[in-house]
Amino acid sequence: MTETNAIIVSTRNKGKVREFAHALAFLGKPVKSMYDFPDVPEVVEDGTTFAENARKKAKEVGDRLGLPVLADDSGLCVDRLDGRPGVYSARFAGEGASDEMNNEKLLAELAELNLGEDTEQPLLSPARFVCSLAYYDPASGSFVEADGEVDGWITSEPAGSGGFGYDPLFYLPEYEKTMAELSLEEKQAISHRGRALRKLAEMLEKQTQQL
Ligand SMILES: O=P(O)(O)OP(=O)(O)OP(=O)(O)OC[C@H]1O[C@@H](n2cnc3c(O)ncnc32)[C@H](O)[C@@H]1O
Ligand SMILES: [Mg+2]
Repeated sequence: MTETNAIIVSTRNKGKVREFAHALAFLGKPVKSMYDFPDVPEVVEDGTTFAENARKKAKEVGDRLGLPVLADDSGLCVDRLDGRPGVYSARFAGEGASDEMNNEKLLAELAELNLGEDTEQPLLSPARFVCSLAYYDPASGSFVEADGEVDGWITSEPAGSGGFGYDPLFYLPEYEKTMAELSLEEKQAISHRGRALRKLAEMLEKQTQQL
């Protein structure tokens, strides 16, 4: 199978790779990530918005490979932290931080705000996951972009082992579960990434393009 037949995702996040591979399996094309192109340098994510970072991740990799590339920039915006960590979600606890370190930091910051308040309440703040996708074709230099969001609450009681990142702390009242307790299918149906991906596929279809 040639590389041009693959869907190339400009990411080094294995959780994202798993979700894209699952969501795009129906296209019958392999999904490749930056683990398949180890010589491609990491993109510096210095944009101030998710959309800006997604475009940058798609363009730098697309230009380097000379192939169309899909990129995802996403994160968690927490109301009681004025929208933080936002575009800094991956490095909330510092450069190279693990998911566990970021989750710990999130709970620590919210616990600080709650000092003196009713600590029995496990739901600490409304929050949303946001995802910006950018699909870039170096042949035309054009972008197709789509966004998705999902609302929930940060819970002080982590649960579940699915998903990645902040999923164990992201509680969905209508399911009475965290995002990490959902199956891949269930997460895809409601998640920021699933929503953005369905919008992107629709936009590409309208332009008689395909991922
Ligand atoms: O940049 P790439 O290589 O794609 O991988 P990354 O992990 O650095 O990805 P981002 O820069 O987009 O940072 C997004 C962070 O936001 C969090 N995040 C994004 N989507 C999430 C999801 O579906 N569930 C849980 N956490 C998520 C998670 O901590 C990610 O590391
Ligand atoms: Mg990143």
